[in-house]
Amino acid sequence: MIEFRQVTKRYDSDHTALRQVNFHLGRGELAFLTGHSGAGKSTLLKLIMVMERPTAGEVVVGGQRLNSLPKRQIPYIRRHIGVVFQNHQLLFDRTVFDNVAMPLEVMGVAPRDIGRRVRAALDKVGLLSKEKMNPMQLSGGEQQRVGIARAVVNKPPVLLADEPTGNLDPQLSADIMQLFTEFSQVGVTVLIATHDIALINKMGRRRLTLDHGELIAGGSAPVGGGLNGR
Ligand SMILES: Nc1ncnc2c1ncn2[C@@H]1O[C@H](COP(=O)(O)OP(=O)(O)OP(=O)(O)O)[C@@H](O)[C@H]1O
Repeated sequence: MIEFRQVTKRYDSDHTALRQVNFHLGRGELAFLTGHSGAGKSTLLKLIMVMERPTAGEVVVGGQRLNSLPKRQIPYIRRHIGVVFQNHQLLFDRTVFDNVAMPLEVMGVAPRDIGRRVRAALDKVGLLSKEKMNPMQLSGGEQQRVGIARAVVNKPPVLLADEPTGNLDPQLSADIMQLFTEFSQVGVTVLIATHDIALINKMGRRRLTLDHGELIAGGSAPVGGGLNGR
């Protein structure tokens, strides 16, 4: 579902953010992306979202080679990728319902379908009763769940999360991880960037480790199809 083939990203001539990164995440796989600050985690996620383009190598998402993707196709690819951020980026001048509905409105989904799908997503994250509230009235953990509902409301096959449990206590983090696990069980490919080693160890899932832009664990061999760290 997500494949990196010898991917290198250079922001400028003397700084390489990612160096010859190779990995493949299958349908329904849940993996963590970890590494020190500046190791290249956000850069890797941005390449999947086509917010950045590789300097060399190839990124393939859902069988689509992103390198050759024309600019006008980028919004269509993004619809297949749900994104959860640490600060959840909710709009505080809109209700919970309206925040979750946003991706569907952008896609031009019919209003009666929007209601059904938003409520299904809110039900999934346990917030159906709070649809009319303003996100400001919710706890941090609840706000994060609204962000997750918004990320999955259009049922994307890929879910990316950047430090999704950064501000949450261990119990709330475990609840969020449970949600991600459930999404992966229904076939969503989930990649979670985090510094939270305790959480990663507890989950016992595949772990992609970046070190100064190199994938030092959890990736695939560059040639011949051999695998390590899986
Ligand atoms: N737009 C940019 N222009 C120039 N350099 C950049 C840009 N974005 C990232 N970098 C550099 O690329 C390297 C990797 O950054 P990246 O943000 O991917 O790391 P990260 O692992 O996500 O770090 P953190 O955990 O602190 O968020 C860093 O040295 C960073 O300074």
